[in-house]
Amino acid sequence: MSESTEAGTAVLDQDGGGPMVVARDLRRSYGTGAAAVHALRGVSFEVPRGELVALKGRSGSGKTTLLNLVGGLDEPDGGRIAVDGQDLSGLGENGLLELRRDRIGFIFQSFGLIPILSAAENVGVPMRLRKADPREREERVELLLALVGLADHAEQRPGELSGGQQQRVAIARALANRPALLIADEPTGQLDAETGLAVMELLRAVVRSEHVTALVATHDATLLGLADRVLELRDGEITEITEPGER
Ligand SMILES: Nc1ncnc2c1ncn2[C@@H]1O[C@H](COP(=O)(O)OP(=O)(O)OP(=O)(O)O)[C@@H](O)[C@H]1O
Repeated sequence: MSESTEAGTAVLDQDGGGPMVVARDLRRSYGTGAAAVHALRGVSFEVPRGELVALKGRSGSGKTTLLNLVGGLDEPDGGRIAVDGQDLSGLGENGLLELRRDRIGFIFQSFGLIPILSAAENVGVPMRLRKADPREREERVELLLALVGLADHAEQRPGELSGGQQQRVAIARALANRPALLIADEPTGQLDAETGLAVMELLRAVVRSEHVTALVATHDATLLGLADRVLELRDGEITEITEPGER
């Protein structure tokens, strides 16, 4: 991958072997005129393959806005972004839908589980959407529930599980379609400190064992130590990139 910073040139090339995420000069504002909020003011960074990268910053610093752009849930006003070698600006609605379904696993603060489905059924939802073979689905769901330590809770519904267990189900679900990239927005925000740390340690472990890359927004300082790299956003700009070994 070239070091060129010219958006749209070699830095966004499609070789598939470069960083998992390449962002160049991303801009996103909400509203117009005097009332405009400039949530991202020209953000550039890379997420290397196989790393757990934490995105820190105060409330309102632009973390969710940035994750939405990386996940293809929203489009930038300016700048370029590539995920897994694909320039998102060229994908169109259907292409973005496929990228989100097949290449990215999302984990939210509020878990986002379907209340009337069991833990196992929740984990299987992304594979149903992909119309995966039912036997393959059942086998993978069983494997994933075991991976997150919930093999004995497969038939319980979210309301019958603790917060930490629900987030473990959500992590298993995010892995269902073997994504290249996990995106997590404050995944421990609703958990007590001890449970939150256990969930982050699980994320740390699955990034290694499942060979995925993860971009995790958090403002919990104690959790940042588990990351390979930390990006800091302040008022819509990246102010710090802490590489491994610098902490
Ligand atoms: N849909 C929207 N319309 C208008 N302004 C918005 C919208 N979404 C976000 N903003 C504004 O953009 C800025 C960045 O918000 P964002 O949610 O990305 O921050 P954040 O770092 O994720 O915050 P938090 O940690 O509280 O979730 C904030 O000033 C916010 O008020």
